[in-house]
Amino acid sequence: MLFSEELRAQAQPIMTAIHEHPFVRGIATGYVPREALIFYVEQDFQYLSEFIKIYANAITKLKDREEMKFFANSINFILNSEIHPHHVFCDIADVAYETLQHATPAPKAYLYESHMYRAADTGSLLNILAAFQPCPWTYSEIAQKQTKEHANHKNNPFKSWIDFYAKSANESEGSLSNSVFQWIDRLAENATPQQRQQAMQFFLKSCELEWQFWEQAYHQEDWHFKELLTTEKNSHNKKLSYNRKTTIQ
Ligand SMILES: Cc1ncc(C[n+]2csc(CCO)c2C)c(N)n1
Repeated sequence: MLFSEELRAQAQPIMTAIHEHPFVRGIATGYVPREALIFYVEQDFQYLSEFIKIYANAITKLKDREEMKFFANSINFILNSEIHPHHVFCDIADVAYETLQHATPAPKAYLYESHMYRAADTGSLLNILAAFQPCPWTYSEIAQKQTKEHANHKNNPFKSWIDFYAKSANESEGSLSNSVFQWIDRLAENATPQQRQQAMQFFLKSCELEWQFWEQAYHQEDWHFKELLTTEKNSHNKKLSYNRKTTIQ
């Protein structure tokens, strides 16, 4: 069994829980509470900014230009394309995107970011890829399943979100997710059982943290002593963020 198949097999219970999560089901059925959408975008904006920095840092560990290209393309994707799904959520919640870009990372987002920095700190490319991979993998699984269920019909306000992640999953043979799994397999061939075990743990924890990220947004789980942990600038913007773009009659 290829290592990437083992990773996916081990993560199956987590992937099932993600498919069944009320936030994710809400995307398929067309209704997610407004507060959950706002919290998600606020947290995801912060999370993706850290993601970019960690990818940039990973480039410093590489020698091969093709490998550098992969990380450079991923940074480009996050900066220029990944804002589209955020706009979909903002439009549905009727809130301006700019007002959601100043949040303090909530506990699970902070944990997920820290987990990725920890993977990067090991200096092992296998660990880094294993920790990053649940991010594109779980989203393409969600979008592909919901597309199969025909959840992306024209009356679903989340249609464009589903199509976006289904498209990035299908794009060319080397869809991002598949080519990274192949890369992981090449690296795993030369790894010891202990190194593979460590990479497996990074992968599974990131999968759990993907589930936690949906859960955190759905219940707006935040720091208990938020006032102490939030800067002036953040708390000011937080108040603005809940103003609707348009007035409800
Ligand atoms: C918590 C969280 N996890 C995954 C994604 C989706 N995503 C982020 S970057 C990227 C491609 C580059 O690896 C994809 C598919 C998200 N937005 N937020």
